[in-house]
Amino acid sequence: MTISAPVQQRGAPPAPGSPRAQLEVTAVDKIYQARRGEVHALSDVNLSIARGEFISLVGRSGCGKTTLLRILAGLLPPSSGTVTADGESIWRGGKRNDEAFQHFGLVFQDANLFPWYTVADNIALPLKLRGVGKRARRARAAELCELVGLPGFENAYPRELSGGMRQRAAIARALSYDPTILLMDEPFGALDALTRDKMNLELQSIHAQAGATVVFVTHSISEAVFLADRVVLLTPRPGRIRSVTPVPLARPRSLETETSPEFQTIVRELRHELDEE
Ligand SMILES: Nc1ncnc2c1ncn2[C@@H]1O[C@H](COP(=O)(O)OP(=O)(O)OP(=O)(O)O)[C@@H](O)[C@H]1O
Repeated sequence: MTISAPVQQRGAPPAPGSPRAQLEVTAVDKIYQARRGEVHALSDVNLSIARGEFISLVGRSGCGKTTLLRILAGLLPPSSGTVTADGESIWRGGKRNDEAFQHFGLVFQDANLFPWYTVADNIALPLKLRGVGKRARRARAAELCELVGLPGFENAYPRELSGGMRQRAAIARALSYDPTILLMDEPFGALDALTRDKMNLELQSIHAQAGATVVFVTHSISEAVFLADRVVLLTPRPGRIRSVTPVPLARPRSLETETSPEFQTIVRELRHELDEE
């Protein structure tokens, strides 16, 4: 079913072009050329994301969340429309503007660590690729291990870590070069509920300390609300923005936040909207 309802903007997002807007998505469409014909994945997506803002992206399976994130990450060109980061277009005529991606960090559901590298070497790999010396890399890896709750694991190998610890290492790696924009695609999707709660708390404090703008894809409405300043809900394919819901809950949020009536109301309304799709 294609929904063409007007976008509900329940809050004051940064105005397009305003200095508050770090990431701007304008009229983005994505059509995949598949063997069985065209797949219209995204339609007329418009979104302005403020510096330091935490955006959660939710919607039914197959609605285009990963597609949008991959376009933002420079892994996939949009069929039409523009995406700018700090005013710089990240796609130019189907070509990636590598300059604009210097400050992006990516984290996916699979931590994708190199098994033959230690945790510290995995974390510092982007720095090595940028020509940073060994001593500085070591220092930064130790600092990041501390930040993501892996102190003392610098010399461990990925096989010695739990799933949650591997994801922490992946987050540390994405933070190694101080990204201003962090794009996360269901990073905790494969973790058990308790570990996921813990990771959400930690991500919140990492976000507060690192100050990066975050776009976070998740299937979990409560996770989306817990983490976000605004929750963006996409319609089923082709994905359009159905609503943008601000989450005006005080920070830092704790697990008790989830039992508050305000939290539960937002979650209930978003679930209701999702059910209407
Ligand atoms: N490379 C591709 N070629 C053709 N169609 C694709 C391709 N990648 C994704 N699609 C289709 O585009 C639509 C959006 O996919 P996408 O992975 O972005 O959705 P999603 O919301 O992230 O899904 P999920 O929540 O299940 O991960 C789906 O219908 C999918 O089948």
